[in-house]
Amino acid sequence: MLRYLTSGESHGPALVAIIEGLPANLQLKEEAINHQLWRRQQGHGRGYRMKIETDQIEFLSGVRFAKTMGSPVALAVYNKDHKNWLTRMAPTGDAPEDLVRVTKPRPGHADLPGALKYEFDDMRNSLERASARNTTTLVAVGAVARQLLDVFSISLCAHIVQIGPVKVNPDKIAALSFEELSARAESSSVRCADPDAEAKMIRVIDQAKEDGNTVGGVFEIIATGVPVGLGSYAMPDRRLDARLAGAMMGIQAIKGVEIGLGFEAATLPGSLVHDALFHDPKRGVYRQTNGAGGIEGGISNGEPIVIRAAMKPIPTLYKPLPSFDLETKEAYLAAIERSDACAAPAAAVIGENVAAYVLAEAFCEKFGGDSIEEMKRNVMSYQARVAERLR
Ligand SMILES: Cc1cc2nc3c(=O)[nH]c(=O)nc-3n(C[C@H](O)[C@H](O)[C@H](O)COP(=O)(O)O)c2cc1C
Ligand SMILES: C=C(O[C@@H]1CC(C(=O)O)=C[C@@H](OP(=O)(O)O)[C@H]1O)C(=O)O
Repeated sequence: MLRYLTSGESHGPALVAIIEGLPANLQLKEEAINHQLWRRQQGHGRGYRMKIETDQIEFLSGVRFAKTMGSPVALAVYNKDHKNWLTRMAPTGDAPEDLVRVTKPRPGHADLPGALKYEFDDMRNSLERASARNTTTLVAVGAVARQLLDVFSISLCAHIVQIGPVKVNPDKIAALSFEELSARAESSSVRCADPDAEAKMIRVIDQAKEDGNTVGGVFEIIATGVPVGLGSYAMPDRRLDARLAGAMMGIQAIKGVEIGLGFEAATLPGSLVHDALFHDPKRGVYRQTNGAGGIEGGISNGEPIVIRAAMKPIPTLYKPLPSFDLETKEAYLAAIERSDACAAPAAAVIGENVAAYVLAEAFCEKFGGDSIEEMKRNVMSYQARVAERLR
């Protein structure tokens, strides 16, 4: 069983993660993990914090000569910004007398519900962990997981399909191969593979910034090479679609998830939603469409997995919304923290790595194995049986 835990505050000393259940002898390349962390830091609309940080992992345990040992893998990412918060975010000692507390909650952030739930009089205690800063370790964990997926030729890419009201032209996207889509998204400052929409998206983000406002967006993740059989209908919490959707909703500011046709499926007749099955002596069994987004009955069906997630606009507004002071109950404008204007391109990278983790977890369940060699043998015999049945 693959599992992980993360810990760390936005302006604390470090972010850490422990991953347990990886097979032994899996090659883990530090630079591949750092590359995913770099991707997460990109995107038009990100704020000043991204100029301060250059996220890099340090392996602490569980890896020897760049290979897993079957023991828990621990890693850390140090916050460069912590040096500017030494007194305000000191893990030990007393709070300084002149500490400025956060008492004017930002609508849409965790400030108020967090302070009420945990009985804080300084909302910094809520926002520090609620902050999407800790998606750094989510991505690091996903980047470790995708090195397992790499061994079995499972690839993922994420691209932006909407920023604010601007949407990509779906026909243009459908005309691209997985490789073309991935390459175009990678070279776009908003991760958008449709150049016309990209230009408009950049303008929408700049306008929001100029207005002291923020914008959200929608990203799509595609995973190819996923074998048939991950997940199960046996119990709701084993369904691959439920697990992917839950994982996406686990990312800060994600408010909606679709698999395959998603909400559109509710508007179309069954004949246009479900993917007909054909057989050809050369190709075996095949489909011509993928409305199911690669999952039927909570089980991967061998087609590319397609997930879309909607991100709300960032809650911190430089032109803040009305709020109040939790101590005095007087009306005030919400607190302003240094902030991003749009982080949907970054959220796309986070989603991609989080999806990689979920797929790796389901993969480990299906194929087991204490070593990567044992897992390869299990995969080979299973794949041979599946191919035989579809021939
Ligand atoms: C990559 C990323 C960057 C974010 N940056 C900010 C930010 O700079 N300022 C902010 O107020 N919220 C930001 N958010 C959103 C908040 O973290 C999120 O809205 C908050 O934790 C409340 O959680 P909820 O939106 O899921 O209810 C960001 C989210 C993501 C995924
Ligand atoms: C630090 C990151 O994102 C942060 C997420 C975030 C929030 O409230 O979620 C607030 C901002 O942090 P700061 O107040 O330090 O500028 C973002 O920059 C990051 O993604 O690495």
